[in-house]
Amino acid sequence: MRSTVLVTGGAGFIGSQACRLLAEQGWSPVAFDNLSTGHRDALGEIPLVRGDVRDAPAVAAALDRYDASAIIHFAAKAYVGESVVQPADYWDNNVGGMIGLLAGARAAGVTRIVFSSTCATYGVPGRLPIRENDLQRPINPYGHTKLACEQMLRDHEVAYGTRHVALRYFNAAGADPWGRMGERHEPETHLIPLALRAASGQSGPLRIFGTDYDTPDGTCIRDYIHVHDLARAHLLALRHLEEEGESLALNLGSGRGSSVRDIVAAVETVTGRAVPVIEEARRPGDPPVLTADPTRAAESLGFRAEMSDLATILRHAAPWFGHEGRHEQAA
Ligand SMILES: NC(=O)c1ccc[n+]([C@@H]2O[C@H](COP(=O)([O-])OP(=O)(O)OC[C@H]3O[C@@H](n4cnc5c(N)ncnc54)[C@H](O)[C@@H]3O)[C@@H](O)[C@H]2O)c1
Ligand SMILES: O=c1ccn([C@@H]2O[C@H](COP(=O)(O)OP(=O)(O)O[C@H]3O[C@H](CO)[C@@H](O)[C@H](O)[C@H]3O)[C@@H](O)[C@H]2O)c(=O)[nH]1
Repeated sequence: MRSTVLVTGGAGFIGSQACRLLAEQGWSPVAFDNLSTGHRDALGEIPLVRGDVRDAPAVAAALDRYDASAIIHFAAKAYVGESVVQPADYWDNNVGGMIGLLAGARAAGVTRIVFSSTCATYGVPGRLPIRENDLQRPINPYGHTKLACEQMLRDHEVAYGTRHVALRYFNAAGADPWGRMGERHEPETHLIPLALRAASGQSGPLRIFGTDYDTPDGTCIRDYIHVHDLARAHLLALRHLEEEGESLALNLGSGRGSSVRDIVAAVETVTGRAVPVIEEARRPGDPPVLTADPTRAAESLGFRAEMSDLATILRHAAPWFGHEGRHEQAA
């Protein structure tokens, strides 16, 4: 029988990619989403329960109704910059959301949870690339809320036996390799979509936030990972929990760093168009460099990023922002 998985935030950028892959690989995904930033049409035929994860009885009712055996918890507010100016919303939605989710899961007797954590929990890393045991000391409210959620999961394991995999993604990017869905955040604040929009003339110049970081070209460095690679990792994490594997915290990254200027150059190469830029002050809450050591995810889940080179990420994302692109043939 196909196992049913409740996917909170399933209508979002990463969640919808995971839902499609789950369905293709023999699971029965059910999205649970309040559509605050997600899109119903990103899910195709996959069922959606419209609800809020802060509402524990609604979570429990959805788990019971669909007889779900596990949860993937994507639902959250996820903008680093916004979290600095609206921290109350982040604590309410992300930590309040985890409280509601865990209470709903307990009521329904579901003890397997895959959680979207983030490299933002590490703050300014003491060494690079970042390993999972390195100190987690966030420098923005978004990172604080995600770290609190990780701790809640650990406490629930001790008391209630809730097993979990906390996946600390680095920067999600790209689009569905077969052209079925792309990144549609509104407002869009992420670097790659904004660089692609600037290149197509859909928006003004790209603003580069900070050119005086202690990095080779003065701009921030991030580790970009393709959304389809992320989706694959979730399926491996689910299988690990279904096979009674122990709770884990894992980095999900490519292991390679790209600066803001590297992204600009790569967008120009892939699209054949110039990216107009303006240099601005640093954005509060941004660490200078975040790159993953992906070894533990490889060892414990057999996960390796396969589509996370910049050329593939940009080739898949470009058509969603007014460029010609090239999708993979037939899913
Ligand atoms: N995008 C990245 O680079 C990145 C990196 C690390 C971690 N993450 C995490 O991955 C997850 C998904 O990110 P994304 O980029 O797909 O974001 P997204 O905004 O596209 O998706 C989030 C989804 O959650 C839903 N949602 C939000 N609050 C909700 C609530 N209270 N109840 C029910 N649904 C709710 C939204 O409607 C949306 O569909 C988030 O938890 C985010 O923190 C993202
Ligand atoms: O117009 C822009 C937008 C971004 N940046 C820079 O580009 C880098 C990447 O920024 P962005 O694409 O906004 O991603 P992050 O702020 O790194 O946050 C993403 O990646 C985090 C992990 O690093 C996740 O936890 C978050 O949810 C996700 O939004 C940062 O140095 C930004 O300062 C610019 O210079 N100009």
